[in-house]
Amino acid sequence: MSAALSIEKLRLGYEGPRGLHTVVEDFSLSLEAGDIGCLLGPSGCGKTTVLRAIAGFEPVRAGRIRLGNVLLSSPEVYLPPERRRVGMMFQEYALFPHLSAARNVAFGLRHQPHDAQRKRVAEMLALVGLPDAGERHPHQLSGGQQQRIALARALAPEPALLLLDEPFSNLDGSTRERLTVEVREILKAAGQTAVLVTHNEAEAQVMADRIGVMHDGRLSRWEAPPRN
Ligand SMILES: Nc1ncnc2c1ncn2[C@@H]1O[C@H](COP(=O)(O)OP(=O)(O)OP(=O)(O)O)[C@@H](O)[C@H]1O
Repeated sequence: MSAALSIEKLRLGYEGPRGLHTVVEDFSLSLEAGDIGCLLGPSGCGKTTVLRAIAGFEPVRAGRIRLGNVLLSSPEVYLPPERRRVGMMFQEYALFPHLSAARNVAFGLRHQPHDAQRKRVAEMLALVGLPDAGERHPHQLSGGQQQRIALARALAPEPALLLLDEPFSNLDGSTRERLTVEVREILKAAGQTAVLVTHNEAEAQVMADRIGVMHDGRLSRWEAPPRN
């Protein structure tokens, strides 16, 4: 089940030759369960670092990250990525080329019984509008179809939170626009809490219930886009 996300006064940074280089500072936001939040900002402002910290791949130097009533990260507490119930759809997370679409979607379900896997895969393929694509391999699918299968794979294990890092950046303009609308509809149909990172303002406005603008590691606003 989806959960609410709460980030309080987060500080993140990387160890360098001259000590800690802080890249995110005093960063707070909250997102209700089922809502889509979007971090918008120029290259290098710290968007990906925030997502990596939520997923459990970066230590938290100050502040805390909570998902529902679970404390994921603070300077004292660290829940490993596999126990966070956080799903990811990152630009570089391509599908496994040697596996069919159905096997790709089933990847995160491999500890479940076969019947349950088959049922969930069919549900997910239907949810992303590709009910008959299960036997196809990635190279037999268009770029937009591949991203929809990647979304089905990310949603299949029912993450409490889904992170999307520039998921459309490899697609051409018209596919990208269409998929932005479709992905919002799919996430809403699934009731999925999600955080999207992009530097495309139009994409943020179409997708998000809350948009935050990041500059130099700080969040300057966190509010609903004009259409809401
Ligand atoms: N592994 C690392 N070690 C040291 N510094 C890093 C590391 N990863 C990122 N940084 C630095 O942290 C800052 C924020 O990077 P981050 O990737 O979070 O930005 P971003 O907003 O996601 O950028 P983009 O839109 O280009 O992906 C940058 O100055 C970057 O150089």
